[in-house]
Amino acid sequence: MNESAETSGLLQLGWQSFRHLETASIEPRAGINVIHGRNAAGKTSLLEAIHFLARSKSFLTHRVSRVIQTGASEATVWGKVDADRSVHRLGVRHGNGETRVRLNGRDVTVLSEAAWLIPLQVINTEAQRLLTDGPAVRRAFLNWGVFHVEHHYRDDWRRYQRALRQRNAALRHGDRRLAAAWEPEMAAAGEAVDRRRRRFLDELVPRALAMAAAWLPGIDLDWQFRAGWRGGYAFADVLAGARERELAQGFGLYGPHRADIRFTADGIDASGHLSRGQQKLLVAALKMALIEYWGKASTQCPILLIDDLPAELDAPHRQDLTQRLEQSMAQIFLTAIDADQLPSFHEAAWFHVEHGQVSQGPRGV
Ligand SMILES: Nc1ncnc2c1ncn2[C@@H]1O[C@H](COP(=O)(O)OP(=O)(O)OP(=O)(O)O)[C@@H](O)[C@H]1O
Repeated sequence: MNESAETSGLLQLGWQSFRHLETASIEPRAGINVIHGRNAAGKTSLLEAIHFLARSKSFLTHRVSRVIQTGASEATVWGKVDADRSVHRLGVRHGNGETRVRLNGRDVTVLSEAAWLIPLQVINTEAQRLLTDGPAVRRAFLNWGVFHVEHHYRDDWRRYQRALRQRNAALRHGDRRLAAAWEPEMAAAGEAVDRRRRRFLDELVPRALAMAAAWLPGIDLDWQFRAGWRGGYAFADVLAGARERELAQGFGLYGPHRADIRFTADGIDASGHLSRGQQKLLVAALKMALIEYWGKASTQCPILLIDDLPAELDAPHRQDLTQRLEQSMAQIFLTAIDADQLPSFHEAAWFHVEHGQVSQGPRGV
């Protein structure tokens, strides 16, 4: 249980016209919350509602409008969040192609202000895509990871992206003087982003790989970070050196926006070498290590959403993960079709979902 966490995460969660969930609110506990019910009952929708509150997005679809209940014009999720030693009221609404976020009674225009409150990760059937998809997925994981522990990361990243956009526009127009003029800013912000990313990864990845090694015995796991430009060179020199080629291409080829993390198993790319189940375990280890790191390094309570835990792991791995979840400082929401498929938790809140109706009760009810 979550004794060492200073904050307990979501104290209350409510929704209206969200997927096929009936309008209601629940009071989750710190620690473990189990959501169980039959196929299509609404379990994943409830996890999605938490994700929507934290990030104003779905983890299932790019088309946010799909969260709006059929026949309704807008979907709303609201919550009370214990973070930074106080309780915050957060609300997110989507309708008419627009997402509006309110925090403590005022509109929030910079999304990251609200996203800051809830460090959140998801483990679901798509989890292995962190390894098998393109670098953008790993960069997003990296950006969220650093964002919650390095307070100035957001500003460095924004500065970098602005300089990148301006320099790219100059490259597109063939304006070499303007492109060069943006390089000192792009290099300074890019180097700062890179330093913070490396510091974060050096903390996180060894812990994650140690956890994964226990689940994948006999496999030699390793990783490499690719900054987005050639190792051992100052970014400013790389930009200056690449300028003529980039003018011909019409856009920049190097920088933290091209970064990637490569994971290997026995020296081969993990996405090609590990089974799907093994990939999921590696990703689960990365995400578990991340929420544990967040729990120690940030003043917010991390939240972990796990969709259909029994389907994802065999019994010994499930048991082991369960123990880790119980020791974790995070608030955890996990779904299962049958509560009996889950290992016993010492303390957990149980929510039953049936035809979109959510009710709290003892285990298995
Ligand atoms: N926008 C919407 N409006 C109304 N109903 C919806 C909407 N989106 C999805 N649904 C319905 O919600 C149900 C799916 O809910 P959900 O995915 O949360 O179920 P689940 O309990 O996680 O199921 P499973 O265990 O099968 O994964 C489906 O019946 C689907 O038709």
